[in-house]
Amino acid sequence: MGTLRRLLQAIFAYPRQLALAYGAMLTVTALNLLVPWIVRDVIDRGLLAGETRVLLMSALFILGIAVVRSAAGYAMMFYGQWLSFRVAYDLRRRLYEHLQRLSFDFFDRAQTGDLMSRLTGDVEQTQRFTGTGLLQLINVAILLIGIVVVLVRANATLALVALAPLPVLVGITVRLGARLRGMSHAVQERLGRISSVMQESLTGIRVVKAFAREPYELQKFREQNEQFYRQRVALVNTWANNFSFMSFLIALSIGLVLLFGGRQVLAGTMTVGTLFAFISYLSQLNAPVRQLGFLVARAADATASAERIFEVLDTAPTIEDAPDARELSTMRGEVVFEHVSFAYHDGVPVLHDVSFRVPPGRVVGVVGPTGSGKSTVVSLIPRFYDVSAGRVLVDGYDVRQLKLASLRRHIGMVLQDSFLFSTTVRENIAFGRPDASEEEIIAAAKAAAAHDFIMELPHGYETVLGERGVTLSGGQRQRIAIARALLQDPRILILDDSLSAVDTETEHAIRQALNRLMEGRTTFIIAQRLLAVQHADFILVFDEGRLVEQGTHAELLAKQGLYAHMYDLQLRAQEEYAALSRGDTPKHDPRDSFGRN
Ligand SMILES: Nc1ncnc2c1ncn2[C@@H]1O[C@H](COP(=O)(O)OP(=O)(O)OP(=O)(O)O)[C@@H](O)[C@H]1O
Repeated sequence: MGTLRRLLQAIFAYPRQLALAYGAMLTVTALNLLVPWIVRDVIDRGLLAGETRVLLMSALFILGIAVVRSAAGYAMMFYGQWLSFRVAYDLRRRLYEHLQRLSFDFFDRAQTGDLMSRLTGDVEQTQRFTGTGLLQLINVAILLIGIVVVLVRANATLALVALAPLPVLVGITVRLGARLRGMSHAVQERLGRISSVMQESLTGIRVVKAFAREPYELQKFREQNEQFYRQRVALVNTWANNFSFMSFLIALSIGLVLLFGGRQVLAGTMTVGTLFAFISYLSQLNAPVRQLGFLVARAADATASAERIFEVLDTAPTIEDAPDARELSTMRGEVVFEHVSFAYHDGVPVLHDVSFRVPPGRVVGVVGPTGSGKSTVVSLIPRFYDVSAGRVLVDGYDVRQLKLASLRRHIGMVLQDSFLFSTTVRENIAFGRPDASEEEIIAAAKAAAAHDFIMELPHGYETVLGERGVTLSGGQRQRIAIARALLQDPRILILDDSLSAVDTETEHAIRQALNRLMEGRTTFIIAQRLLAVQHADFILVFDEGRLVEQGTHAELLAKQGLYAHMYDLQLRAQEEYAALSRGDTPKHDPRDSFGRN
């Protein structure tokens, strides 16, 4: 009921259009109720009593009714549809705006395909009902009530007979609604799953093809599609069954009226006109009542879909500005971790009691075996997630006390997998600062060693990149992402394994440029290759979520700990490679290169 109420609230946001649509509908219904009454007069007073004036007046009256009814019919259709589209527009907008506000942890769990399906399919389902569907449903209800009133007033006993099947009709409708709603919810959930399967296999199409797993992906899709089809058929079967039964109830009603009313006419206790009016009214119910099953199914679809929409809308962002959050207009770039522990939504601890301090403008290397928590550590600085315990401080402020937008404005990030938008190179670079000048964009591209290859693209900076920037190589994409981060002129620069996708020569060129650019910025460099961080001011070494060592390259080597060991392995691998390419036999047992101790 809550869902339906909220859906109605969305419609009540437009009282003028609502009044016009429902006013028009009431007019149409009232006029429809008048017609059999006029025909009754035509029969009883015109035809049977031979008054031609009644015939003429009635004809004119019915014509007048037809004119007004078509005008009202237009208003009802137009504003009904208008409400449908407007409410859908609002829901889509609210949903999308809310998705933009939701935090990383929501997207870690959500499936893109399912979200897409909520944004499109579910909004569509509610759209079909909120305007015209609901209007028709209420129309049927009013018509039913109107007919009951008119019939009871005309002939109470016959009305009782004629309307005897009515409670059954209402009972069936209510039960049908409840049943269909559950089924509709399952159908929409299934549609969400189909979208997820499709989205994932299309996004990962290169992997699918590389492993020749098309049959498996097809099978996965086929199963979901098949289930969806079956659920839909079951749903239609449920309401179509009721649909026939409702028609049967109306026919039964007409039969009863003919049987009992006919006798009353023969006995002279009722006029032919009244009998005709009775049958007319009941026939008028035929089409709407047959529609009832369909409309109730629509209502069920709509509420089930609205539930899925409200479910997202009711998810509160976990990361939001505190009410008294501070705006950080300038940043020095000091980063402090105080006893930070952290777990993702699954609750598995990923960081344990991590403490370090980076003074402004320093270059920090972050190293450690894969999965040791390096990316997680840096993701806490722009507050992608909140710590489970401890504090992350930027310029002395707990990041939870700062306005998110102002905090993130001063932080430039280049992630492992750089996402580029399917727009021009220029817009991709200027993503964080759409107002940047031509010179600034080119300067950033030059600093990221991207300018030269951009100039070789068919339209230079105006070249439109394909989806996910497929027309570029991994290294080229990475360099555009670096330019994008640099253009933001951040106080804190985070490079998460950003140089792994470029060759050594390009890496050298970028590093030279970065050396200049890193001046005055606090820079975190996450790297697999230790060579990439050996000139850092200091290096943080992580292992299994703990900060196990920190110091300069020389200090860490002297410590003979994890860092020295990792360095030794990498250097040794290089030496061996060089030796092998010279044709020497390896100095060390190559098995040493695997495993840490
Ligand atoms: N979004 C997430 N949700 C749940 N767990 C996650 C998430 N991201 C990472 N993890 C887990 O947290 C741990 C640390 O991952 P993290 O990516 O920080 O390591 P890393 O040192 O950066 O690894 P790599 O060098 O391979 O990038 C891993 O066990 C990983 O499975």
